[in-house]
Parts: sequence; C-alpha cells; structure tokens
Amino acid sequence: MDRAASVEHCIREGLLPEELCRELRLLHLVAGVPGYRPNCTACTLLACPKWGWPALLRARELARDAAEDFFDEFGGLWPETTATVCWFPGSSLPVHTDDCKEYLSKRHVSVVIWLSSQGVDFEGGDFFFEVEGASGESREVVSPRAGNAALFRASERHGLRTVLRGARLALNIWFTRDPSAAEDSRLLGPEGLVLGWGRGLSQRFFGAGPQRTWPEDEASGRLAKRTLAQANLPPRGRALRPRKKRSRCKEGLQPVSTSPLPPSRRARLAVAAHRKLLAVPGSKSPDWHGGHGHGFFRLVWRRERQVRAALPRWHQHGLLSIGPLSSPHSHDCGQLGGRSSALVEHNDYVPGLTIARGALGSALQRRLKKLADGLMTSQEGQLLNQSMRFGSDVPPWAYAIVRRIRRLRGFFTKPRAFDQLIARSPDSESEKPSPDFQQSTVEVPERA
Ligand SMILES: O=C(O)CCC(=O)C(=O)O
Ligand SMILES: [Fe+2]
Repeated sequence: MDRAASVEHCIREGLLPEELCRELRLLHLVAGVPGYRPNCTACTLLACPKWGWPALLRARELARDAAEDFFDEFGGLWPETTATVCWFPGSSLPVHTDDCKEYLSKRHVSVVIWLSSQGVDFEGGDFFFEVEGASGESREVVSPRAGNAALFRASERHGLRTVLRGARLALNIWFTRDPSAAEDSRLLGPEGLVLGWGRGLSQRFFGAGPQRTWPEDEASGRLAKRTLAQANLPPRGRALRPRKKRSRCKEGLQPVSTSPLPPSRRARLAVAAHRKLLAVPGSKSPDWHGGHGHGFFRLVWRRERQVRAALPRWHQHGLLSIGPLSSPHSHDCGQLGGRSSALVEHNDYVPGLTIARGALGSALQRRLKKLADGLMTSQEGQLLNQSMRFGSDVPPWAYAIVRRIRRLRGFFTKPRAFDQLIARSPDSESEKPSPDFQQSTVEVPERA
C-alpha cells in the first residue's frame, strides 16, 4: 500500500541541529512581535530582518526535504509561510486543521519544529494528533523537544495543550503544492523588500514591525535570559548573564503580556546575537574593537551584504522559488476599483482582522488598496482571493489604519493587538465559520 495514503504523520527526531535551534531562538528574541494567537509572539521569514534569513532558510530546507521525503512528493512542495511562534503561559490551540479557512486552503503540508523542550523550557504545551481508530477518536500526545519535528498533512486534526509555565518556542512551516502561493515571491517582491529589508537602522536590526513601541514586561525578560543562557554567549554586562533556573512551577495559569523587549534591551540582544552568528570560530573579530555600536553596525552591514550576494546563488540552487530580484511586480489594478464597502472581520478566537479593499475614505483607501493589491498578487501577477499577514508582516502604517477603524466604529469590545491582517477580495466566496473557531463579523459601512 502507498505509504503516504496509509500514514499521515510522523515525528522526526533531531531534524534541526542544536546550533540551528539556538540561532533561531536568538532570532525570535530579537525580532519576535506579538501576533498569531493570544499570548504568543511571532517572527515571520517575510518580515524578519534579513540577517536572520540564513538560519530560517536553512531550517526551511531541512523541513522541506523531510516533508517531501515522507509524503513522497519530491520537488512538489513550496514553503507558503515560515514563522517562529513563541507560546506563553495560558496559550493553547484547540483541535484544528491548518487548512480550515479559505485563505489557508493553499496549505497542504505542515511541519512544526520545536525549538525548546518540555520540562526544561516550559511546562504543559503538549502537541497532539487526534486520530480516528476502530474504537473512535483518540489522542496521540507528543512531548515537544528542541530539534524534533512533527510532519503532517494540513488537513489532519491536531492541537496544542495549554502552556503552563515558561516559553514554548516552535518553528512552523506550511507547504503548498501551488508554487504561485509560495512565500518567496513575496519575500523578494515589493512587499518583502519593504518589510524584510527595511529602511532605517532599527528596521534593519529588529525587523519592520511595531516592536519598538511595545513596553518591556517580565515574561519576555525571562525568556530573553533563558534563551541567552542556552545560547552560550560570552557574558557581557548584566543583561546577558544567565539566571538561576526556577525550581518550582507556579500554581495555575499566569496571565502574561507577550510584549517584546524595549529597544535598549533588544539592541543588546541583537549585538549578542550577531556576535554569535557572525563570529568566525577561533578568530578574534577586529570588528569588535570599535566598541559595541560601531562594530555591530558593521557586522550587520556585512551580513546583509552576504545575504544580498548569496540571493542569486540560493535561487540557482532552488533554495528560493522565485523569479529574479528585479522582476516587475505589476498587474492591472483597474478591475479592482469602485468598491464601496469594506468587510472588517473581528475573529474572537484568532485575534485579527479581515480587511477587504475599499471604504475608509479616499487617502486611506488608496493606501489600503495598495497594500491589499500587494498582498493579493501572486508571483505570476494573478490576483489571489485572500491573503493573511500577522505580526511584523503588517507594515506600521496599516496598524494606524486599524487604530482609526477602531476609533471610528468602536466595535472592539476588548483592546487587542492588531496582529493579523487578512486582506481579501470582495469577490471571494464568504467562508463558512469552522466549528473550531468562533467568529463575529462586522460590516463597516462606506463613509461619506
Ligand atoms: O506548536 C505546535 O506544536 C503546533 C502549532 C500549530 O498546530 C499551529 O500553529 O497551527
Ligand atoms: Fe496547527
């Protein structure tokens, strides 16, 4: 019997080497922003600063090889979204499938690689598959360990039990069989160039999201220290010293804010991360003699140059499934004009919004339309029906639009981070709410 037809998932031990897990933990620490789910931070490949790309791309390739091998789809899977997600206490994910929405329907295979270990870095947070057997449904529970991975079809039912303590970090990679939905077209398209490459210095170090505006909180401080302790960085100053491990688990769930670190702390962490990532083993880097700031800037610049120079090579070797960097990304916008209302969807379970084209007055409308068109154009220039962005994939000005929508309508009952932007065409079929996700939808009437 065909293996793929009989076995739908597997756990691969040691898919990522410890060194790579460490790099990704550091990257998340520097570039993660609130998003994806309540009590989570996320860092997507699209919006992460480009010095983080090599680690993410390497991990992505290992995941792709493993998935193509296991599902016997050699050369057939394209990465659709790559993101690290950190689950803090109180976060969980009920039984779901990863293709349960229209805008997720291009996801065909899921790979989750854990970057931290249960019992060491966090408590709770078991991963499980819901498997159907002769005697009804049962759960196959997996204890996440750093470097191990779950490979499964996106249509398979699975979930994540509540995290009770610590920080549970994972790398999610969803694959599609449709190359036009591959994330690389966005990575090197105008959107990626704006988000991933960044303009100002701080964008280049931390990513383009709103991370600079969130205040510090205790949970991210703890995560920072633990991650740094695990990363074996040379201690430098107080912020980098590992803390004693906490011996007792706190009773019950601790509600936490998932705010990332303030700029000063992030800068120190970024410096530490770069020292680790860019250091040539066994040699003293002369770049550091100029002191922290100066040497750091030069290292970032050098890493960026390396990434930029490597892009054609990566592309040539099939690491990037896209056209040349300079390919024009244009299409006929005319057919999209004349929309009169926007659907703003407020989803109770997954915090976020769906924004369609139109409405909101002419200036915002133009910007929103531009964003939506950018998000909803495939590599071939075709318009997609829906598209989703979260965390720092959402440009800061789009956050401003959402704040304005909030003020305008006042329909948000709870303050929440706008961490997901779902742009979809008004022509797309309205989706049926999945039983796993509660939704409420609000029509925003056209403004005069
Ligand atoms: O982190 C995990 O173990 C699973 C996460 C998951 O299923 C998801 O994000 O869809
Ligand atoms: Fe999932």
